[in-house]
Formats: sequence, structure tokens, C-alpha cells
Amino acid sequence: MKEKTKTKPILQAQELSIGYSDKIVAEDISLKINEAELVAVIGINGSGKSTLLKTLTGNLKCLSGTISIQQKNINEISVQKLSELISIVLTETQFSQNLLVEELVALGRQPYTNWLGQLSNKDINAVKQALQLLEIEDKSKRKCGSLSDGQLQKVFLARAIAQETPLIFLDEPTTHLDLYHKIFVLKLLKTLSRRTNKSIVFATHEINLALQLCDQIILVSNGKVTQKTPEELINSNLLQELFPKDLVEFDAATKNFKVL
Ligand SMILES: Nc1ncnc2c1ncn2[C@@H]1O[C@H](COP(=O)(O)OP(=O)(O)OP(=O)(O)O)[C@@H](O)[C@H]1O
Repeated sequence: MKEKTKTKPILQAQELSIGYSDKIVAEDISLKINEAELVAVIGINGSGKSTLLKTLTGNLKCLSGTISIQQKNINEISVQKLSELISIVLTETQFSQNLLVEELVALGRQPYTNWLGQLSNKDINAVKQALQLLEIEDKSKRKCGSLSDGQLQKVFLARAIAQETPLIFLDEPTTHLDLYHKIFVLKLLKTLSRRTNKSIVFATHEINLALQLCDQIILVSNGKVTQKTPEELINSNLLQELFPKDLVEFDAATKNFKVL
């Protein structure tokens, strides 16, 4: 695995407020996503993880502040260019039950295909590689509607990888996976970020795994967003304060949450 040699920012947010016309979800946000980093966004249900991801990917307008990607304000980047910079895997992605796995993954190539959507050899290779990386080549001819939720989650991830963007955002990519496959996918994301210099940002409830595997953690809590390394977060008392203390407690010594 190639080791990181530099930290170069690819996405920066300054004085950002996020939310909806009737609700501020979080404000005064400053963030920096570096090249080749794996970044987890954590926080309790309803804290604002999805809202943050939607805003950082240009799918939701920020209430105020600026977001820049490769030093360019996101508002000045065309939709076409944005699709070459960012790929997104959302939890409830609409998809056709009748689409073959390889067809769904090939949709990731849309930014590069001509108006007829014809795949070049480069597109076909990118699809093949993504299927191989996720170890789902054997499912390439299966209909998406016939897959388990976990298998489908891998297919969506393959589509994002086939899109070959420097930034990948995922909303809870391991939800339907068993423990082994959760670790498989997160380790794969880490390897991918290192090998290909991609920056991968994902919202997750798997705090224990995120602390072990990620370069940076973004914590969304009580209208505030804090970015720290796992070590810094463990040494702060932010994780101890994350959940009400009646049921669960963070133990800094074991770096784990434990049931009370
Ligand atoms: N379209 C919307 N309009 C108004 N408020 C919304 C909208 N979508 C979400 N919210 C509210 O914004 C807040 C943050 O929601 P968000 O979905 O970002 O949280 P989350 O951390 O992703 O939650 P979860 O872990 O449950 O998926 C919540 O109070 C939610 O009710």
C-alpha cells in the first residue's frame, strides 16, 4: 500500500451554516478534506449528517458560508464538472429492479460517455475493475432486484468507484452489511483512498470502526460540527458526551462504547 506523503486539501468549507428554510441544523462550520483521506461523519440520529453530506456535494444549498473544491467555489462549478469531481452513494437510491448489475455500475460512467451513452473500452474497463474491487464480478449478469441489500450496497459502491472521481461521498454505506462485510467495505475504502489518492467521506453509525480505520472524524452534535483525528477525538470528552449516560458510555482506555 502506498503511504501518504502529503496533505493537500481537496474540499474546504468556511463559516458554513447548513439546514432548511425553516431550520438551521448546524452553523459556524469549518472543514478541510485532504486528498487520499478516509473521513467518517458521525453523530446521533437526526443530528445532521445527511444534511451536511447533501450540502457538501452541492445537492442542498448552504444557508451561508462557502464550500470550495480544488480551490474553486462550488457555486461556480458546472453540474457536468461536479459529476467528474464527486460521486455520491445515498441510502435510498432509486434503481431499476430489472437493471443488470453491470448496467447499474456502468451508470457511473455517464459523465464520460457520449450523448448516446455508448461505452468506450475505457468505460468497460472501469466497470470491470470496480466489479473486481468489490469482488462481485460473478454477479455482473444478475438483475439488481434479485440481490440482497448487502450485495446491492456493494453494487452502488462499485458504481461510485467506476465514476472515477477524486471525491466520493457515501451515506451509511455499511448499513445492511454483517460485521465481516462492514469491515471489508471500510478497509476497501481505506485501501482505495491510499492507492488512488481519492478522498472518501462517509456518514456512519459505526463509531468504533471509524475510530480504528479513518484518518479524520467529523462529529455533528448539537448544532456544531467538529473535525478531529480519531486520537484527538478519543482524548477529548466529546464521545463521552455523545449519548445520554443512562445506557451507554465511551471508554477511552479500550476506545470502545460499552453498555451500562
Ligand atoms: N427536507 C427537510 N426539511 C426540513 N428539515 C429536515 C429535512 N430533512 C431533514 N430535516 C431535519 O434536519 C435534521 C437533521 O437531519 P439529517 O437527516 O441530516 O440527520 P442525520 O444525522 O443524517 O440522521 P440519521 O442518523 O437519523 O440518518 C433533523 O432534525 C431532520 O428532521
